Amino acid sequence: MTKFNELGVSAPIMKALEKMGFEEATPIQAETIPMAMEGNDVIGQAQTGTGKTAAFGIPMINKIDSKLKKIQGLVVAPTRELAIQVAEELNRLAKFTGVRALSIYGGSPMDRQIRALKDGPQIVVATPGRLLDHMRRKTIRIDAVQTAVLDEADEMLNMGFIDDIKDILKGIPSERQTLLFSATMPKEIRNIATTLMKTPKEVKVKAKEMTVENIDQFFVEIPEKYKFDTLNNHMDINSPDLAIVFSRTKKRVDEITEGLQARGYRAEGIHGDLTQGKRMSVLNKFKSGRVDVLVATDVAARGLDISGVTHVYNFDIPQDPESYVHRIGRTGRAGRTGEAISFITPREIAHLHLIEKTTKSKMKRLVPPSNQDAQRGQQQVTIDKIVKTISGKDLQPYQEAAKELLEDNDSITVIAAALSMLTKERRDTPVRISSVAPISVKKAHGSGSKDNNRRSNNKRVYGQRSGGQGGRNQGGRSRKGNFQRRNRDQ
Ligand SMILES: Nc1ncnc2c1ncn2[C@@H]1O[C@H](COP(=O)(O)OP(=O)(O)OP(=O)(O)O)[C@@H](O)[C@H]1O
Ligand SMILES: [Mg+2]
Repeated sequence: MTKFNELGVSAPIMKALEKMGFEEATPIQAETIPMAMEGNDVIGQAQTGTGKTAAFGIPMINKIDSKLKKIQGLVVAPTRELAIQVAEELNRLAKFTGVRALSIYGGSPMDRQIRALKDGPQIVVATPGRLLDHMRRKTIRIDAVQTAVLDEADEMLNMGFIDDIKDILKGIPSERQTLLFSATMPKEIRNIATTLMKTPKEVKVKAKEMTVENIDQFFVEIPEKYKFDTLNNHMDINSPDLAIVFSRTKKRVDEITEGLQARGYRAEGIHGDLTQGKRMSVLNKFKSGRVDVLVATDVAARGLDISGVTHVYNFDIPQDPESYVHRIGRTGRAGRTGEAISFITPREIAHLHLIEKTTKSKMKRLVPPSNQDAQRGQQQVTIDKIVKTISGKDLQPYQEAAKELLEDNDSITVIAAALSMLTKERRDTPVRISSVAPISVKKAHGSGSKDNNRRSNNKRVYGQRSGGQGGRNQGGRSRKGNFQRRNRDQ
């Protein structure tokens, strides 16, 4: 166990860490903070929810001259919500240092950002598109940047973002320090990464699995048309505090959201077609518990740190194993436990095995819960509440009324009536979700030696057939294709 003061962290940052309740450094922090403080370029890979933000944030803030009102640290992140969150965490860490972080991202007014940039923040956390916009308009100066960070580095160096990242890095002095962090780092991307860095030190926190062990992973084999009811039933039985349901397309996110609302859940959707204002308000409602179920595309898969997420559902299994790792990593963060449940159609079983192989973890098979199980599950929620009330509350004021009630009715009937009143009524409003083609895995041909086999795994071909609802035929996509242009703003 490493204490932060053993890592050479400055006193004002130590004070902030204390205030944040960080007692010990996590393994990735213990390993990378000293390395980065020595000035090295670092590639840091560690599981989701293990504190990578502070792992790059602390050395970056530590190095900044707070008196100089110039941008000295630049963090690039793939989504707007993540940029905001990272800036918030950096501001917490920098609270007593005089250093300020500002987030700039698309979908929010340029002029306001320009004014905020003129205030002289020393750190900017940005999404690539908006940052380039500011660079082209010369409304941002990044020529004093000493530390550049790519959070979710493998995503940022993916074909969807790589050109933007190269353009951004060209605007920063070459003597910069570059830090790359992610929970996943496929070899192809790592190779690209090293070309942008100066003899980077690579840290990969030793873990048997790519996923966190305190996330219980399950799968349900289920035909497409039963997915929605299965989701309902599972949620009724397990009554998640907060759940995230990931789906493959924006359309399905909307449909699942509407379906859940029709069935009486407090659900909201988030994806790239919504206005930034709506995205923010949905996320804030979810964070504050005014919404219990967040239905999302992969736009919410990476980096978001929302405490209290107990369940992640993959309503649709993701295309690539890395995405699986990030999605399920929205639960089980900072040592907490969580459950991940993936719905796999019978034709996607091979894909499930590919994910298991890549992540080196196993998903346990779950039998799809029946409506009856769900009903019983809902009743159990009420029973649990009653039992808790029996032990925790002064019931004296109710006893007289209870006695009277029992004079005219037998006890079982009275309790059954109370249960029925207190139990969330199951609605069976019909819900139809438009279909989507299964993800299939085709093995690449021609492999000889074991080594070849291993390499050919990286070249597996993913074919995605057109969806039932006149969906676009995306054709076969190579494994490399998975690292290619994915929807930048899903
Ligand atoms: N040393 C620490 N002690 C206690 N809590 C910590 C520590 N470091 C970070 N945390 C908290 O752990 C949570 C997860 O941290 P963070 O979001 O940085 O994880 P991450 O590794 O970046 O995950 P992801 O791969 O999903 O982006 C945050 O709430 C953060 O404040
Ligand atoms: Mg992170």
